[in-house]
Amino acid sequence: MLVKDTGIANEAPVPAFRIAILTASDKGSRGEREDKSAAVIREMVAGFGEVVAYEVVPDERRLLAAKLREFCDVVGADLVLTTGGTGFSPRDVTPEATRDVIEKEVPGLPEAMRSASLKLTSQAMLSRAIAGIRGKTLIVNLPGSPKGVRENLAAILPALPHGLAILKGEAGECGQA
Ligand SMILES: Nc1ncnc2c1ncn2[C@@H]1O[C@H](COP(=O)(O)OP(=O)(O)OP(=O)(O)O)[C@@H](O)[C@H]1O
Ligand SMILES: Nc1nc2c(c(=O)[nH]1)N[C@H]1C(S)=C(S)[C@@H](COP(=O)(O)O)O[C@H]1N2
Repeated sequence: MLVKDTGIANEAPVPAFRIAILTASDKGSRGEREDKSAAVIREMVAGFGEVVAYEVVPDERRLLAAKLREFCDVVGADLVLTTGGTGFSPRDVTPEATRDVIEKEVPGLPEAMRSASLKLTSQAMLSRAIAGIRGKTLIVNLPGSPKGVRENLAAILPALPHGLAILKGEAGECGQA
């Protein structure tokens, strides 16, 4: 695990980044389906951070935006990963809720996810996922299915620690971290 060196002998290492997971799912929020996608996220981020907040919310734009603000401003997450609600269904509003709260868009992350995913499935072009920055928090939309989560997150994971470190003011220029 990537950890911060506290510099104090015998002190337990602290995980590098605080990560929040927000699952957008009508079925999940009603308890009609187990949220397997959050479990995939937990497994994949275990190497560079700890999950400090997790919630399953119905596909409602205002609820999702409110929860994203809470995870950024109150919880103080370094990274918020959403899953679900990025497709064409009338109830899919996760990108819109994300756009409601971000201050800067980060197009390279969804570009990388769709580029990598298109090599696996042509349906990748149906994802409307976006990513952006609110304060010191990076928000990234992932698809809903566990398979989609795994494939998309794998595409951006190598770049995340450096990006998050810059956001936290803990990294030098690109190439130096
Ligand atoms: N959080 C999740 N956990 C497990 N499987 C999921 C999850 N989200 C989506 N899936 C799987 O991916 C398929 C397509 O996802 P989609 O977002 O269209 O789900 P949905 O069931 O139509 O909607 P909702 O999750 O909002 O109720 C689902 O039918 C399900 O098999
Ligand atoms: N890598 C990858 N990307 C993927 C998928 C997938 O299985 N693998 N599913 C696609 C599908 S079928 C849809 S509809 C969109 C949006 O998914 P969502 O509505 O569950 O968020 O993500 C797409 N991106």
